[in-house]
Amino acid sequence: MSSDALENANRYFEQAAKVLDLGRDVAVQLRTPFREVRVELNVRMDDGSIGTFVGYRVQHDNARGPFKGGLRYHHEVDAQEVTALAQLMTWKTAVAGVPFGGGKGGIHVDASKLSVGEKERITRAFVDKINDIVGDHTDIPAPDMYTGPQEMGWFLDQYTKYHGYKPGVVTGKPIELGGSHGRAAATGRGCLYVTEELMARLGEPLVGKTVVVQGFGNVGGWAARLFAEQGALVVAISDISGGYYDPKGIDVAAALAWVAKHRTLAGFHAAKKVDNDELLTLPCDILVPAALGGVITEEVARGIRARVIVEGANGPTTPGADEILFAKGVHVIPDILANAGGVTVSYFEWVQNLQHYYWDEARVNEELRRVMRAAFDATWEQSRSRSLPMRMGAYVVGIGRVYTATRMRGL
Ligand SMILES: NC(=O)C1=CN([C@@H]2O[C@H](COP(=O)(O)OP(=O)(O)OC[C@H]3O[C@@H](n4cnc5c(N)ncnc54)[C@H](OP(=O)(O)O)[C@@H]3O)[C@@H](O)[C@H]2O)C=CC1
Ligand SMILES: O=C(O)CCC(=O)C(=O)O
Repeated sequence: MSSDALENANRYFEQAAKVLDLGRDVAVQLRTPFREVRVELNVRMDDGSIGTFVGYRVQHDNARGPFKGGLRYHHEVDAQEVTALAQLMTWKTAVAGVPFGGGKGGIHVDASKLSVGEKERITRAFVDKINDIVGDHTDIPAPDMYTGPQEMGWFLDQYTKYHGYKPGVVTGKPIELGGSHGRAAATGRGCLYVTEELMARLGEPLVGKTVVVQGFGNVGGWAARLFAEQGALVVAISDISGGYYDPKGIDVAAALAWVAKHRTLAGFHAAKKVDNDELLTLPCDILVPAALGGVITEEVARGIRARVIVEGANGPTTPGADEILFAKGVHVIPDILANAGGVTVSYFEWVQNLQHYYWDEARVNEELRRVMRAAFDATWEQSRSRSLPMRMGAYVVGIGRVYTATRMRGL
């Protein structure tokens, strides 16, 4: 995603601003981030040297509630990427109808090269630098690529040293520290729920549909598992080590067990090994990109054979590719709708933290389905009534809600 991420996000925004007939001044106001923070992190590495890293937190918009969005540890993280991802969060929380704005953070680092201790020290150093601008009613981080419950646990612990115990300052925590049941699966589960909604509109069953998933981490791993549990046939999966393809179906449970033991899919047996670009153009009914942004380029889009794309990742499709896919009749469930299950259950976690009253997983999943269905309905209705791709339908819903909140606040 990195270099073109902001350009792509702004292009989608401008397209939607035109549909909504927003004035230039309003469009600039809505698009401009509230605050962009860049911090230097100096950390003692295991070999005794000093590691210097750069961290970012961009707070895009808070008209509808506190800034909300994940933290990514990746070597492509830069100011533009984090700003683009923060903007996507603003529209996403609005499409989901959860009372948050949008923000995102990240650290420019290759997480695969860090020991657990180094990761912990980097996380704590980051909290040292940004604790004054986050808080349970101001800005609430969460996991994104290469962060998870453990990083959120360290984040909470370090934050507590400055501001006392406020578990709602961060979501995606371990259950033992006030995390929510169902948060780990939530983004993948949300992908499943919106796909079920689309299939119902198309009058087709999900059972027996072939599915290709790119990325086998939190989102991709759970998506593959949940689609398989519903009777779809997962024919290919992938991670940084490449793609694993079997037209007769991948044993997803075995793949998850493999990754739990070996960390990546490298060495996992499948009928055919493909690379991550080939994977995207494999014959299938449903493609779920669930890794990095910018992977579906115009060239890839021309070769795509899936009929449905469910954007588990943020920003996987470039605007040029999006046009090609629309012209080909591919149904793209856009990121700000498809992967909104994560922030939705983060909202449930925050509510539980503020109330000190905890829900069971059945309640979480039931409420998640309700939110995803409503978000899908609103998107579908906009896209049908205005003859727009679903992405623009979702943008119209999200930006429209943020615009209304902004106006009602009085400027
Ligand atoms: N976590 C969440 O709740 C949410 C995440 N998202 C988005 O979903 C996407 C994935 O996030 P998440 O699952 O949390 O991240 P994880 O870190 O849990 O997993 C990332 C996965 O992507 C793989 N990957 C990394 N680079 C590549 C590549 N170049 N080609 C193929 N696979 C690759 C990783 O492989 P390996 O492990 O081998 O390095 C890993 O399997 C991101 O775009 C994120 O922004 C969106 C909404 C919520
Ligand atoms: O759970 C959250 O608050 C945000 C997750 C996230 O970063 C995302 O939806 O992209």
